[in-house]
Order: sequence, then structure tokens, then C-alpha cells
Amino acid sequence: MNAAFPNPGADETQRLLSPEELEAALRDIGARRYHNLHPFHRLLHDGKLSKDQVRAWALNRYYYQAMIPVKDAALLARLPDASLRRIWRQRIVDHDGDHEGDGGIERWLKLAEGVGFARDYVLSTKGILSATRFSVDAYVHFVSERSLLEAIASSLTEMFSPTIISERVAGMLKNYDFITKETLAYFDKRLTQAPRDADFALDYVKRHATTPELQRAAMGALTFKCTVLWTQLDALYFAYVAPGMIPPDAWQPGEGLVQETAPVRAPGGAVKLVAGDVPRLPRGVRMRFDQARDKHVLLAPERTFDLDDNAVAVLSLVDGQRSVTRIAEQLAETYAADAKVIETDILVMLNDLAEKRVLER
Ligand SMILES: O=C(O)c1cc(C(=O)O)c2c(n1)C(=O)C(=O)c1cc(C(=O)O)[nH]c1-2
Repeated sequence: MNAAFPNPGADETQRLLSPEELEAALRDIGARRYHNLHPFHRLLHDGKLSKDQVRAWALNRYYYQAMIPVKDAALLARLPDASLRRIWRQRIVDHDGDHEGDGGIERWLKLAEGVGFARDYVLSTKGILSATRFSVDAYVHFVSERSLLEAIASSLTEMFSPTIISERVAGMLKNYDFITKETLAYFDKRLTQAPRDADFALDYVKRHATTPELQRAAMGALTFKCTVLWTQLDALYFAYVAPGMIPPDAWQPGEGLVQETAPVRAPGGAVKLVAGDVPRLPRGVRMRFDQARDKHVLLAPERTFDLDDNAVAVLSLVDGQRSVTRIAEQLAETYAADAKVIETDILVMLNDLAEKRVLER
């Protein structure tokens, strides 16, 4: 990668900019080139895409998510001192998590599963577009091969991501009935992680870009990164929106999905809940603390059920947003227990309540 990447505004950047001017120039690159401006994102956020087009986005972006910690590990390896490494390594923890089932990659897998994919299909990265792979790999190579300043500056797109994330989450929740808050949980953490990371990177760039050449290099790196993001959306648009030319080997709608099953009914006719279901209390049913009897009860029209501590812990998390799996994970975290064991137990309990018609999905 020796070819110089074209730098914006070459005339203007012949002179040394003040740190404030440099920041303004970097922000201006984002204002003109960040992927919030791409037509695919406009369609995604405005609810104009089909479920399959949203699936194509989720599947392809998984590759970006999966490679971000690889990129950060390459950068970390180049940092000369422990204080910088200590800060940068947090990014790897954020994406990989501290243990199985934790971290951003895992949350993106949940997003992909939430729109219908089988986890193994997503993990295999079989169906992603070659252009996605090429642009994401180009980012990893860039960070490995360019100067440290350029490597760090290329992450500065994160300065602009909180705005697009808020817009995306609000737009998708409003416009797609198959998207839940839980499916988009990935983005919750990014709203605090991205500004923290961007503040550090921006401060580093402002302090280390001390000549016009270095400032141009930093701007070039950010421009390059904007194209990494933009190109991925170009590829999605071309393959899945217009003209809709899906390359051989890329994901075809229908592939890699979990079969959607009809609701299973228990003998009494009540719907039987499975792990992926999102339970909620039916209208007119609510949990209450009964002062006189000093215990929690479930109040239903003309009926009351006593609740033990376990039932209270579970029902406190039944909010019509969380799935049974999510509830089990949350309890597992609180009680430091195995999520799968809890899931099995709470399914029995929830199905018992469903049979009594005081719980539904
Ligand atoms: O949703 C988005 O639009 C968006 C954008 C970006 C970005 O601007 O690079 C990142 C992310 N998300 C993200 O989730 C993420 O983990 C991330 C890491 C990086 C990076 O360059 O190190 N960018 C981004």
C-alpha cells in the first residue's frame, strides 16, 4: 500500500493548521463523506427496505464487526507504550467481550438472529459480498501498514457514529415490525463507547499531527475510512436494491435462515413459549406487592396468584421487549449461574403461567 491516498483540499492544507482548525477540517470530511449520507442508509432508516434487504445489511455488516477487533489488535501491537495500549485494548474487550456470550460481536450475532439468520450461517461469513470483504480487509491492511498516526486517524469516523446510531435505532424501531429494541441492543453500548474512543483518537491526532504533511496524512486516513464504509453500502445497494445483481456465491434471500415455525399450542390451547419468544403480561394482568400478606402476587381479573421469589425475579424482567433467552441471560448475570439451565427452568414456569392465561407472547 504505497500509493498515496488522495488528500482533500490540498491547497488549503499546505500551511500548518491549529489543532482547532485541524479538528474542523476532519469534521468537514465527515460532513461530506460519512455513510449516514449514503442512499442505502436513508432507505434502511426510513423503513423503505424489505425484510430481506435488512437481512443483507445485517449479514454483511457482521464481517465488519468481526474484523474490528482484528484491526484493533494490529494497531495495539504497534503502540509503543503501556499507557496507550491500556487504553486501546478496551476496544478489543468491547467487541470480543470478557467471556463467552459477551461483547459486541455477540450482540451483532443476536441482531442477525433477530432478523432470522441461523447463527452458524452468519459465523461462516459464506454469504457476504466480496466487496464487503475487500473493503473491510483494506481497512485492516491500512491500519497494519500505514503510520500509527494514520492508523489512529482512520478510526475517527466514530466521531460521527452516535448521530447515525440514534437515527437508525429510532427509524428502524418505528418503521419495521420485525425489529425489536432487543434486536438492536448492539447499538446501546456504542452510544457511550464510540464517543469515548473518538475523543481519545481525536486528541491523539491533534497532538501528533504537528506538520502540514502529517495533518494531510491524518485527513487522508479519515477520507480513506469514509470510503471503506461507503463502499460497503454501494455493494449492498447494487446487489440487493438496484439493479439487484447478486453476485454468484453471495447470500440469496431465503438462505441461512432459521425456519419460521408456527406457534406451538399446549393441550389447553394456550401458546407454548419457546426460548426465542418475547413473553408479556396480557391486558388486565399485573404484578403487585400485597402489603397485607407481605408478598408479591399476580393480579388477573377475578383471580390472584401468589408468587415466590423466583417468579418475582423472572416477572420483573417480563416487559414485552426481552426474549426468554435474554431474561435468562440477565438472571444468569445477576445470580452468577448458567444461562442455559436458567432458561430451561424459567420456560417451565412461564409455560405454567401461560396455561393459566396470565402470560402470553
Ligand atoms: O453503526 C455505525 O454506523 C458505525 C460506524 C462506525 C464507524 O464510523 O466506523 C463504527 C461502528 N458503527 C461500530 O459499531 C464500531 O464498532 C466501530 C469501530 C470502528 C473503528 O473504526 O474502529 N468504527 C465503528
